Amino acid sequence: MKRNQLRKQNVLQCKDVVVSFGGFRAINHFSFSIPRGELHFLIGPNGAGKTTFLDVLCGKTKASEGEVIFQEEHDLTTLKEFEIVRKGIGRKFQAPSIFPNLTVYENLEIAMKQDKRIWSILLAKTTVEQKQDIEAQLELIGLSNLKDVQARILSHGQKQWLEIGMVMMQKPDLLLLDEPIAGMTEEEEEKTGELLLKLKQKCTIIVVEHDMDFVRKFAERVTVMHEGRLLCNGSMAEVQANERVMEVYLGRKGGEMNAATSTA
Ligand SMILES: Nc1ncnc2c1ncn2[C@@H]1O[C@H](COP(=O)(O)OP(=O)(O)OP(=O)(O)O)[C@@H](O)[C@H]1O
Repeated sequence: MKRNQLRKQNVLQCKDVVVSFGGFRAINHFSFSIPRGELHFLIGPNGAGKTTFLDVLCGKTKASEGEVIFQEEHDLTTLKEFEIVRKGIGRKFQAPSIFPNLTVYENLEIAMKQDKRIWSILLAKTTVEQKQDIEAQLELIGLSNLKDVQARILSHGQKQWLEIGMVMMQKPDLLLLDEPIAGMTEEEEEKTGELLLKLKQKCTIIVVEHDMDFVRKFAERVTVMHEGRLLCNGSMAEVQANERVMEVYLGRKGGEMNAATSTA
């Protein structure tokens, strides 16, 4: 194993991160770290600061205080969005960004060629090795048999998997997903969970998610945010047993965490 692979056990380390919008602190001295290869879920009530935190990680929003260190060496607060992508952070947003008139295969091909680290120095023609990469990605996201159809005819779930595949073509070390199962059927949710388990063999993953059944089923570790702060983190069982977490969720109409606990 290379020396730099050995020392980079913590993919991300954030300390005392603050994000202010005017006088309002959306993130308030939030600290967070994640070891390599973990499938980590970030949960919390509406407005807790989850999406804002992902925005900080990908450079869309700047922290006014605190440290955000990637791979134990890159200070993300000093980098622009495209520089962060090149360092190895990929994000799939909720809004679709596939090219509907291109085939599934072509969407992956385009996503691969956007990676300027490698491909800008190569000819535009897709090499045999690149084709194999695309075929492997198709297999992973379960769309091999649909590779020649236009992306527009895919189901909602299939479009989401294609988008995840497109982000993965850039071979990120850290993948950020914002509510990946929103709008999916139960079967699609299940397949998405299985896909995440496969993807974590390739990269570290942070998922923002509201669906507690899904979190309970697939989370390795969970961080709970509330009002911009860290409420607690641990396994799903630990988080569910935490009284402060219960108060926060039970204080809300619906009490999603309670529902998840009752079926645990
Ligand atoms: N650009 C902005 N300007 C002002 N306030 C903002 C901005 N973006 C987010 N906020 C506020 O910051 C707080 C955190 O928002 P954020 O979207 O990060 O929460 P969240 O945990 O992702 O919520 P949800 O689960 O509802 O998506 C909210 O009160 C939100 O209104």
